[in-house]
Amino acid sequence: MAVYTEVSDEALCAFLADYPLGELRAFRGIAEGVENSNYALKTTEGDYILTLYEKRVDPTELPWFLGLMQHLVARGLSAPMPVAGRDGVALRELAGRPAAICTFLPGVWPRRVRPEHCGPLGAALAELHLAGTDYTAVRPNGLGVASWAPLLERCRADGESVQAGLIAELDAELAGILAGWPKAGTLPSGQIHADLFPDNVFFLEDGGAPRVSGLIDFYFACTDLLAYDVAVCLNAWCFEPDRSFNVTKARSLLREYSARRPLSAEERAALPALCRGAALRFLLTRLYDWVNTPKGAMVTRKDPLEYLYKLRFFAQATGPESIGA
Ligand SMILES: Nc1ncnc2c1ncn2[C@@H]1O[C@H](COP(=O)(O)OP(=O)(O)OP(=O)(O)O)[C@@H](O)[C@H]1O
Ligand SMILES: N[C@@H](CCO)C(=O)O
Repeated sequence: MAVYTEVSDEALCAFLADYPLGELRAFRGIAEGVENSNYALKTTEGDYILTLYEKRVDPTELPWFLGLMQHLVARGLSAPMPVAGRDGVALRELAGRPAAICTFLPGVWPRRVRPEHCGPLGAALAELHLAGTDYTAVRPNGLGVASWAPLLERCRADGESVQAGLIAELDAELAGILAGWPKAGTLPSGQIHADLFPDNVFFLEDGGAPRVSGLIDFYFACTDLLAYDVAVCLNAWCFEPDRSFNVTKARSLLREYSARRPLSAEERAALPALCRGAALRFLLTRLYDWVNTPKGAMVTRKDPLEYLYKLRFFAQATGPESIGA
């Protein structure tokens, strides 16, 4: 469940009075999502999403995230548009939490990823990167390569309870990743989503080929290597339930990405190393949550070991061709 902060009808109506959004018709809590409280709103003006930002989001970073979303939408990307109140301010407060209303995006995220989803996903990722080029405010990646050693330290005491030998394996992987990581300044960087998993990409599939209808959840977005975002997607979209890497999905994703933003020879060569790093990033954050989440806490834990086999796969990749690049 992801409605941590309850909002009464009266409080919501008073909050909405500061927006040019007409009268409230209906509202309901959305169960999906784990970070924030989300409500679907219907007003006489249309459909919206109300988000109350919970403790895992640093409130001082919200203007950067909302500013990025406004910027991307202004450049034609289908992303939630933060709606400003009558005073021009989008970031407000409700029930003691920072809060914002964004436009509602149509479509559903794919519960089972098919190869036909991966081309449109690659295209949307490239469009996001291109649209972000003139958003110049920098937000360093708090979960980037420099954070992985300290994160591994914080998992060291309890990580073995998840799988014997895990920490020694991750020590070796991290050493390999750091040794092969692209040197600063050698690859293009820009604004990346950094968490573009299937549950953050909506599609419309009205009988024909799936079309991306929107990208959501920009709260891990940051300034980092553009090709690292591609690596996150190869991890999240291109493995099958039997743990095999689906090179057809990877080729579709990369073909449609490159058709809009061609990967340089250096980016292509670095992709296996970036994929290995991205696998470690999601393994570590999941492992940290796994061993540190008290029973009954309102955070849904995800399986860290799903990323161990992905990590092993990318560690053994013989070159960009072996991952479809
Ligand atoms: N702009 C939007 N339009 C339509 N539906 C949305 C929108 N934003 C969020 N939702 C709905 O709310 C759900 C949860 O949103 P989101 O993934 O952003 O939650 P979160 O808790 O902030 O993040 P996380 O996925 O990291 O837990 C989505 O799966 C989707 O159903
Ligand atoms: N997408 C992340 C969680 C939310 O950011 C994961 O699957 O570990």
